[in-house]
Amino acid sequence: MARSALFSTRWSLGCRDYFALTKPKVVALILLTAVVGMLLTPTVPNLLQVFTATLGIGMMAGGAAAINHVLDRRIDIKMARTHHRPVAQGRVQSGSALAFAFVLSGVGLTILLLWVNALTAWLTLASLLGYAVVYTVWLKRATPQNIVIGGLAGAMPPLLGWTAVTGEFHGHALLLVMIIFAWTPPHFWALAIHRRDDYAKAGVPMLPVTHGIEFTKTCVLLYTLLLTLVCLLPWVVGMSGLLYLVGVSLLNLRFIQWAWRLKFRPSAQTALQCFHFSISHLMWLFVLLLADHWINYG
Ligand code: HEM
Ligand SMILES: CC(C)=CCC/C(C)=C/CC/C(C)=C/COP(=O)(O)OP(=O)(O)O
Repeated sequence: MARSALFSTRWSLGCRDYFALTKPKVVALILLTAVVGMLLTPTVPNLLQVFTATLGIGMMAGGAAAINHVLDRRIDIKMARTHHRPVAQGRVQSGSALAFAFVLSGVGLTILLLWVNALTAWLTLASLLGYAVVYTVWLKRATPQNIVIGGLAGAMPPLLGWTAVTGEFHGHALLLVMIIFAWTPPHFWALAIHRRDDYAKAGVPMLPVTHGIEFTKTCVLLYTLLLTLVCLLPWVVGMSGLLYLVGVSLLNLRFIQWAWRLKFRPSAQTALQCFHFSISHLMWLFVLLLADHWINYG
């Protein structure tokens, strides 16, 4: 009896570690943006289409995150924020994590190829390689612009959602990609300011390490202003209506307020608060896009 209890505790701890490898909260927000991309298309998708596309994209995004855990294990162990991670700690062996990542991504790719369409499958694979290989192996270690360029991989999901339903590119989907692309620098640099010493210790050339905290705060503010302009584009091109315009303007004003406070009136927690707000900003923005679409088009 005691033996089987021990086995089941170990099993559940193991499952928890494998689940953590997929960066579930990040993937959850990625999937929200992908699903909204599916639901904003002129064609109304059926539930099975939405389910298979979400499953395939989610499995590949989770697989990308697991590969990142393996390739970054030596960096992760040096940083307070990440040192507890399963591969960094050796609770999951690199080989096992890689096998898990390949199976997860392989099944995801197969689902997309068989039940969604080839365009979405290959674009999702490109996003996976963009994050797990181009960003993690090269950009992250090479340049403080790492997250600006690498951000493209994380910005792709609304386009993946759109192509999953329509099988083709559309300017409206590219606008959604542009929003996440412009959002990524203030999202990440706010956290990087808070964790500057961690990145310096691990030798990762993030902007606050290479160019200092003040310069990074200026960049956060400028990118937040740029994001504000980009966020208006769906309304400018007639893709979204008044509900979106009013809602996103309020979200943007709040983001600018955080970025302004970070630059000119910071407390010890402002950078972290700005980072947390960035996540709510993107989540509510996509909820608004959907609500506005349903109000206007039913
Ligand atoms: C290259 C682009 C990006 C970089 C460098 C980046 C970086 C980060 C980092 C370092 C964290 C902290 C993770 C942790 O504490 O474990 C984080 C958290 C988060 N990111 Fe990003 N991110 C990027 C893109 C995205 C995208 C595209 C999304 C979703 C659409 C996203 C959503 C989130 C969420 C939801 C969290 C909170 C996770 C949690 O609380 O555990 N990020 N991001
Ligand atoms: C297939 C597909 C849609 C792929 C999506 C790619 C993906 C999971 C993007 C998330 C970006 C992210 C969490 C970056 C974290 O940076 P980091 O790895 O430097 O942060 P860390 O220090 O927390 O590991």
